Amino acid sequence: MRPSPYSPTPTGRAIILLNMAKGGVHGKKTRMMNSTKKKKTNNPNVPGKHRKTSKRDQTSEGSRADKKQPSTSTKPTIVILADTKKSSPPWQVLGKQDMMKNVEAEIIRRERIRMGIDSPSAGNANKETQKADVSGANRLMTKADRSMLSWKRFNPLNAPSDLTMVGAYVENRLPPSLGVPEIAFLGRSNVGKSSLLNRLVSKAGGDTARVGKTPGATASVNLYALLGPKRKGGNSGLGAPDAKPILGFADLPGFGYAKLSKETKEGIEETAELYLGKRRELALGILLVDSRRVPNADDRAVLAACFDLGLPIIIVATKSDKLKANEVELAMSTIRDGLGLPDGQPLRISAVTGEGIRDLWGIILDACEMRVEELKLSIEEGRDDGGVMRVTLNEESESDDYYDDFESDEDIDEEYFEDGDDLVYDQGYDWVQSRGLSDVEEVMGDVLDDFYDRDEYVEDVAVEDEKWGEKRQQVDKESFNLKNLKRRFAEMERRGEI
Ligand SMILES: Nc1nc2c(ncn2[C@@H]2O[C@H](COP(=O)(O)OP(=O)(O)OP(=O)(O)O)[C@@H](O)[C@H]2O)c(=O)[nH]1
Ligand SMILES: [Mg+2]
Repeated sequence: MRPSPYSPTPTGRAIILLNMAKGGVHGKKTRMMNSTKKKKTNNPNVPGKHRKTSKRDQTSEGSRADKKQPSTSTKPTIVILADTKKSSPPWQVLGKQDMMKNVEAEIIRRERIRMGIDSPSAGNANKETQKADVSGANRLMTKADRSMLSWKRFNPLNAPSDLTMVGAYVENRLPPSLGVPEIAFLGRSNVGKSSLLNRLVSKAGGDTARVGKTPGATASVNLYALLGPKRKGGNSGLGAPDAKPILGFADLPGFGYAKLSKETKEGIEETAELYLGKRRELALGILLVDSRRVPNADDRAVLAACFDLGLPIIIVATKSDKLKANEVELAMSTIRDGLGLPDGQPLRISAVTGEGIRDLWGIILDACEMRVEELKLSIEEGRDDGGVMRVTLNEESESDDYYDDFESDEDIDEEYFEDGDDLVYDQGYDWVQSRGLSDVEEVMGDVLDDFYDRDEYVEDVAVEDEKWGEKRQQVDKESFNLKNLKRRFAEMERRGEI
């Protein structure tokens, strides 16, 4: 049975890595940010941990080397440096292997000089004394990557000074790079994307994202730069003359809103797809769902698309202030069941009361650190993918790597999504596709279709509130039936009957 993006994942870790090698459309690795507390770990490869050798390690390494090899004219002292010298520019990163190779080459070179084989000016002509070639890795680094590598976690309460809009994009082109990690807001129209962005940066001055009473307020990919502390003499080139960007926010247009013209929608979709699939700086997608509504096929399709793109994602339930205390548990379990989320999710937030904002900031900053760490690793390993395992959905691959895990060509045809296939949506991004239902859900497709179809769009808030009570009762009953069916299915599977 193939794993699904919707299968429950273990909880208790800050970041869950789901290997989608067999489950995703392209068989790429995907990951999911969990809203539960982070476990402390000493593993330096874990996101958030810097791989730099600590100061203590550096001095003990150094002094050990000194003791072993006292400085005499014949025995050179070679002090093993840390992975990255503190004073060196951030782009001069040297992987451990390369570093060891350089140390060995230097030992051999000095030995050859001592024995009179080479002269000190001979350089590294001899194969044995050739140092690791890291020029390729350095050459590949763009200015934006170099800037990303020096990104530092900040305190969202006092570090940001201003929010400034960089631009609005609809023409199938990427916004200019800010050289800092970026966060994208995704979700249906009117779910509260722009409001959440404004709340997250409410302490900063400057621009605000446009909040609409009617859906469709945001119709372009709007990139905002959060600027750091103002400093004399600095120049970000982004309006505020004395502050540098510390984070980027992309407010994406809401999906599920049909009243835009076909051309506008197509333009938006193209830009959104390009942004999510290709943006090197993108660290995290925040998928917003309304606390009071049952997730629908569009929500699931966007979630599946993010999984397939390999984008780390956190799901937040918005407008939690509109829930009565006794409605909270049911509302959260409805979203959890509707999207197949693990326990502890979604994260409840409110742009009005500020609930969940602090937790969300923690998750955002963790994701940014992870992104920077991935980039650093990819450069150290000489890869030019920037650590992004991301693909655009309509991009054909030259190699067959994606399909290694599929058994036959038939399977490939079935799994591979072609743009313009029958999975085109009238509403929402047409590049998303609703594959990825778990096996349980596939078997019970009819039941679920019926279950989710009741989620009609309610524009009038008063009517919405009135219907809320009724809908809760209905959902309650149906999710009970659904759980029973799921249990029965699991039992049948255990007994080997299916
Ligand atoms: N009570 C309450 N209302 C909210 C909250 N967040 C957003 N709203 C309201 O929901 C409506 C839509 O908010 P927006 O932030 O414009 O939603 P959006 O997702 O950006 O919408 P599009 O740009 O159309 O995709 C506005 O009337 C907001 O005032 C919240 O946390 N609580
Ligand atoms: Mg908006």
